[in-house]
Amino acid sequence: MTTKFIAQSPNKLWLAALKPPMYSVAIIPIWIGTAVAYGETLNMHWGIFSTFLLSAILIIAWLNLSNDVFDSETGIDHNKHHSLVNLTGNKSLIFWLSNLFLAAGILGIIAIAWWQRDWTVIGIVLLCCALGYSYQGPPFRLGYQGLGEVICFFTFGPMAVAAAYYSQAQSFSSMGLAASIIIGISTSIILFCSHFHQVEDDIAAGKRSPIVRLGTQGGAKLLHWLSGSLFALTGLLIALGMFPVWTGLIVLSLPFALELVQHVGCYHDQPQKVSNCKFIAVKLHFWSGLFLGLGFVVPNLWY
Ligand SMILES: C/C(=C\COP(=O)(O)OP(=O)(O)O)CCC[C@H](C)CCC[C@H](C)CCCC(C)C
Ligand SMILES: O=C(O)C1=CC(=O)c2ccccc2C1=O
Repeated sequence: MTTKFIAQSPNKLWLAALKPPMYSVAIIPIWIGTAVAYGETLNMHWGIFSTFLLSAILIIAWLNLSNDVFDSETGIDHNKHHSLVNLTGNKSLIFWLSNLFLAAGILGIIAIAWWQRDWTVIGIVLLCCALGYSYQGPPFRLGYQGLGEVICFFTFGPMAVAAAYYSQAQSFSSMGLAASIIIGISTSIILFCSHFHQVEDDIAAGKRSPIVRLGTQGGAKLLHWLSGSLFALTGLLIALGMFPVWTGLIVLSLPFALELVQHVGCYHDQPQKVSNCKFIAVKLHFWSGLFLGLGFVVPNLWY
């Protein structure tokens, strides 16, 4: 079960509800798209970068607030004390606050489109938001079919990175696409890990998450391959000459990958102990993304 076995202080519940570390999923794809664009063009538009970052953070705030709203309607969050709807007891406040964040985020992206006189970036971001809605909102609720990780891969990987790259360079790039595959996988790992401790609640609510489908043991095995693929793919792309050698810096995030697979390997069937694995996955995503991006920037710093 989600948290019903843990008595937590109100401050801790609010922190768990707001999930500050999760906002790195907004930062990393924008950082990677911008870093690859800088590596290829040696140009950097700081105004566009910071506007995109802020907008992405606002969009993730919408995603998380509206997730609590929609989950309150299916009963899946009944035991989740750190749901913002359960904490405030005011679903419509959270719903309208989430819409406000979405509108502000979209406004920032419209500003980028306006500066560029080009609507490509807003088109991609709107499609990401529509897919994000389809994960959790009625009548789709595709997350209940176990499709969340696939949606997560495409939206936070190829789509978000391409939008960030395009916002800087007004073109697309095969190196950006290759990097976005790594970011898509590392972001999907976070969502995948968020399901280990929720099997009982998910089954009760009819949610066929990947962990419900594979079992916790099967999920722990797949996690080895997914985590390993971040390093194997980067190594392969360096060997093929598609990535600068400096992207090998990603290896510095290997300790987080080891911590994650060992932790989940030991505790995959103990909800209380495995529940924090999502945040180990966030550390892996953040540091692997940061180091990968540095690999595109560092070789060009002296020009
Ligand atoms: C809200 C998400 C997961 C929470 O899932 P769950 O309900 O199982 O968790 P709780 O137990 O905490 O209730 C994330 C879902 C992600 C979704 C599949 C894709 C979203 C796409 C974004 C809108 C893309 C944003 C791109 C931006 C960086 C430009
Ligand atoms: O609350 C969560 O579990 C998640 C929130 C979130 O915004 C996100 C974004 C991308 C991948 C995974 C997740 C979550 O797991």
